[in-house]
Amino acid sequence: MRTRIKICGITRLEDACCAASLGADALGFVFYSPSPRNISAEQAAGIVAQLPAFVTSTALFVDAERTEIDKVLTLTGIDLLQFHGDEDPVFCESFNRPYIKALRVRNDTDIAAEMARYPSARGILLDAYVPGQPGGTGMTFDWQRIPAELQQRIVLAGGLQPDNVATAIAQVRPLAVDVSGGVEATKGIKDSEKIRRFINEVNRVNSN
Ligand SMILES: O=C(O)c1ccccc1NCC(=O)[C@H](O)[C@H](O)COP(=O)(O)O
Repeated sequence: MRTRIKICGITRLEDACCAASLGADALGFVFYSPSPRNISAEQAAGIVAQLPAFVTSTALFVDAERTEIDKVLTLTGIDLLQFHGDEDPVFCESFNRPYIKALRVRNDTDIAAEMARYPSARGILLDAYVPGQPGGTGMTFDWQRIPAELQQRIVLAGGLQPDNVATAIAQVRPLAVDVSGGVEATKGIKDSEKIRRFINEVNRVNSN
C-alpha cells in the first residue's frame, strides 16, 4: 500500500492549496495556543471550506477542553481529530469522529503496548519525545524501534524533511508520513518548493 502524506501546521490558505495541488492526502491544523502554528477555528473554517474533495482535514489538540474541540468541529466540519496530549481512549472516542492518537517515543517506550491502548484509533502518530514540547519539534527518533507488524497503523512524524523521508519510508513502511517543520520557510509558513520536494520523494519511494 502506498504511504500517504499529511502536511501539518497549516495556517494559510495558499499553503493549503499548494499542498493539496501537489498531492498531499491530508492537512493538519494546530489548535494549541502556545504553538507558533496555532490557528483559530474561524480561520481554519475559511481554509477547510476551500479544500478540494478527497483531501482530509485534521484538527490537532493537546489536552484541550471538550468545549474547544466541539467548537472547532462545529465551525470547521473537519474530518479527523488528532490528539497530542494525555487524552485517554474514552475521551478520544467520545466525539463520534475518526481520530488518530499521537505518541511520543522515548528510549524506554513500549510502542506496541502504548498503541494497544487505542484500538479505535484510525492510526497512531509516532513522534519524537522532547521534554516540554508536545510536538512540532523537528526532531527524529530511532525508527528501528517500531515493531514491523504494526507498520500499517503508523503515521510516522518527527523531523521528516525532503532529504530523509525516502529513507524513513523504506525503513518503516508506514501508513502515512506527517511533516511540519521540514517543509516550512519559517514557523507556520510553508515553503512550496520544500513541499514539492517532499511529496516527490514520497511518490518516488512509493513507486518502487
Ligand atoms: O506544530 C506544533 O507546533 C505542535 C505543537 C503541539 C503539538 C503538536 C504540534 N505539531 C504536530 C506536528 O506538526 C506533527 O504532527 C509532528 O509533531 C511533526 O512535526 P515536525 O517534527 O516539525 O515535522
